[in-house]
Amino acid sequence: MSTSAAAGPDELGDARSRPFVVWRTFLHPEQHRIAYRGSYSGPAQVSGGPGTGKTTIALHRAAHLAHRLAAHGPGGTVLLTTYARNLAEALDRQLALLVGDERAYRRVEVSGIDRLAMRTVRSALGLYPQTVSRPDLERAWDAAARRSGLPYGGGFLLREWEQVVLAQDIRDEEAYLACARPGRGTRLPRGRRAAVWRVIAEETGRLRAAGRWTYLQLADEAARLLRERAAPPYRHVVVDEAQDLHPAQWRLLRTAVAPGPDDLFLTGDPHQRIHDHRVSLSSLGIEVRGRSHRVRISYRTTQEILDWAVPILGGASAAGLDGADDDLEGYRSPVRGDRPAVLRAADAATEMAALAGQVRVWLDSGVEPSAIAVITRFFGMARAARETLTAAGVPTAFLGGGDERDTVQVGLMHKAKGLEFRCVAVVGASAGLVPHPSVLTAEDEDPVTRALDLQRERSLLFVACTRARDRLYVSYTGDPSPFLPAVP
Ligand SMILES: Nc1ncnc2c1ncn2[C@@H]1O[C@H](COP(=O)(O)OP(=O)(O)OP(=O)(O)O)[C@@H](O)[C@H]1O
Repeated sequence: MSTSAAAGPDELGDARSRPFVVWRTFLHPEQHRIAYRGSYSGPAQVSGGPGTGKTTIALHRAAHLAHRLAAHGPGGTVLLTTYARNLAEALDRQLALLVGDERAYRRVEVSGIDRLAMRTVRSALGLYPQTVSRPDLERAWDAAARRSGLPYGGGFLLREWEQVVLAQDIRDEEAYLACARPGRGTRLPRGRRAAVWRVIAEETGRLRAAGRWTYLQLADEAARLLRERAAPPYRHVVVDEAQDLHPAQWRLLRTAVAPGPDDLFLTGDPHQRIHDHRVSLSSLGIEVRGRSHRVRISYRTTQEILDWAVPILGGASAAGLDGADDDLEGYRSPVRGDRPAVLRAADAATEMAALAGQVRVWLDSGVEPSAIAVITRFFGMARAARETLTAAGVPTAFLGGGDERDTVQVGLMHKAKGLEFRCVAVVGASAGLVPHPSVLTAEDEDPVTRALDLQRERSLLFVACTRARDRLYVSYTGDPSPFLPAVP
């Protein structure tokens, strides 16, 4: 592996003009210091805004640890993991480019966290666990809520199970009656709690009887199984997009590696949290204090895009994994470019026609199709965008579907996480769509959860807009999303 440092803006400009994959081998001196430090005395963390090179650092750290293991003999594996399968696949591709030495490359196992949980349970129990789809799960909890006669919807009860019971590894009613419920805004008096516990126990019993699992249950079970093993399976664990893991997944990772020097290396950005998980790492036996680094320079996006996109977050600080507030202070880019273009279309058809026109302009200016993404909040609009582009003669594929060759990538904000493109169009950024009422908890059901829902929707739009390297185009019909900043 050869790495070099891109020190200042001039060299950065040079690095940015190289093909995407080559960027991975350029490290800023600060990134180099973090990734290639001889040893950390325990878990270490890197946080920073979009494009600040966290994934790059995680890849280099994994490569460094793998080379070290390979040099010292046959034993030991590095786990490189993240929360989504498509991101794990991208990490693996990039790692293969970074680690030239086959012996070292084979020392790294790259796996999405769900696959790790599934594999651990499968190999320990000798059975192939059947998972339940999210829509089926939601339907089951809606039905359970109706049967219970309680004044709570299925969504509330499902979250109570995932965010309180599974998060805190609560196994019985007594523990549930006594627990704190951080992040939940509806008080549950003792009698109500007992009734809620009964619904949770019934629903989880029903899943068990049907032989079905959720991925969070699998992570929970995998952690329990690994705890019983004599030796943890990995020597080092490197985690990218750490802000989106659930406490059960952290318990799994904690038990997957023995506590000690260089056990866990985490990279993440609390402002890009798009799942509902609240985590206090120190309460899970992962103490990063004294080993936390903040990276501030965006190597992806222009200053103009950052200036426009950061206000989408609404100015609130986000809770970091180390418990400290994170406010993106000092987050900046050395690269200048065009301001984002924001278009108000008269109606949906006009919005789609304008999108096709914009994509055509980018293609005609020489941007390769796979470096263009069209990002939407909901599937229906992604499908409409694909239909429009196809009719205009533009080849497309669904974002995250694995087909990237010569196609414009069209898909959901959730799938855009961790990716980057030269040109990004965010369509459907309209009031009533971003945020959509259906994804928000009712104020009278749980105001705290509603506030978290709103922040998550802001983060999603922020993530989508910060996928752009050079050009960002945002469109809406009617009124703009209340999260959209004014164009200066
Ligand atoms: N020192 C550097 N010089 C030039 N380019 C760099 C440097 N470090 C990272 N990059 C490039 O910047 C882009 C963003 O890096 P990366 O994906 O690692 O950021 P990130 O912090 O993980 O972003 P996000 O949080 O949005 O997923 C990538 O194209 C990467 O190759």
